[in-house]
Amino acid sequence: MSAQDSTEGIVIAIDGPSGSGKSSTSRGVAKARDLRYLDTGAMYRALTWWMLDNGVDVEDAAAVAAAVERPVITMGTDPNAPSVSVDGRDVAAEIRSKEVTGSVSAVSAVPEARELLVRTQREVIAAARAAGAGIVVEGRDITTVVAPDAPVKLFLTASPEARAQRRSREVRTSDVAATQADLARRDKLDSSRTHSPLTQTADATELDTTGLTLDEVVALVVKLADEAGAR
Ligand SMILES: Nc1ncnc2c1ncn2[C@@H]1O[C@H](COP(=O)(O)OP(=O)(O)O)[C@@H](O)[C@H]1O
Ligand SMILES: Nc1ccn([C@H]2C[C@H](O)[C@@H](COP(=O)(O)OP(=O)(O)O)O2)c(=O)n1
Repeated sequence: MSAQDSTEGIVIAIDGPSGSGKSSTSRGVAKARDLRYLDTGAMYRALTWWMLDNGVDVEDAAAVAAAVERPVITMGTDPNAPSVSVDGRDVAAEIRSKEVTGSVSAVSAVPEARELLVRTQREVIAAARAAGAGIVVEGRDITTVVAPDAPVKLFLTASPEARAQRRSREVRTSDVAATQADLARRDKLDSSRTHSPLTQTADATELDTTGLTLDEVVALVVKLADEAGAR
């Protein structure tokens, strides 16, 4: 049996704070082992984009809850070309705006929003498995709520400084201090909300990526996936 065969149908669950490397690591692992890839943060961002675009007050939890069923969010799970659309419109660029980043923690704290998106995420995982494909799923509550029985569960971390450096490079800003403050603000909101906060559990393997290159992190996760697949 090849390594590729052993990861067939596998679910790899990855959580961690902003900038710890979840998206890039997940895509790298999915490409290396021909798995699907689901960016659940993009789903919360897409829902937030729709709320803002439709004039819903995102600080009003009842208003958000009343509207969650209205947009149709569709995710493409090819790690070579992941996509996200709302009501058929490609919103990949729009969901990375400052406005969406500033409002996404408020929307993702609303229980009705989480219930709806978790249901969709589980459907995407089930569809992958039904097709005999494995999938890497990343976010804040994948190891704890969405796929707690996944055979590979990881919690990625990196120092606040490293995370801010990475994110600043990505969005091409020289104001690393402001980026670090924004990450800290979001970490706090995402870890302190009542419904499914970002939490590190003992059964998820912690991987501190601070001193590691992306290729090194991907290789480590691929190794864990191959080991789990061989069991
Ligand atoms: N191990 C690493 N070393 C250096 N840069 C990294 C590493 N992992 C990710 N990055 C870079 O850091 C930025 C944030 O990574 P990303 O995967 O989007 O994190 P997250 O999904 O956890 O927010 C990206 O520009 C990515 O290329
Ligand atoms: N499973 C998830 C994924 C993301 N979220 C929320 C919390 C995050 O601040 C936002 C955006 O997630 P995303 O992964 O795009 O965030 P990054 O900017 O990449 O760190 O969504 C969540 O509550 N649960």
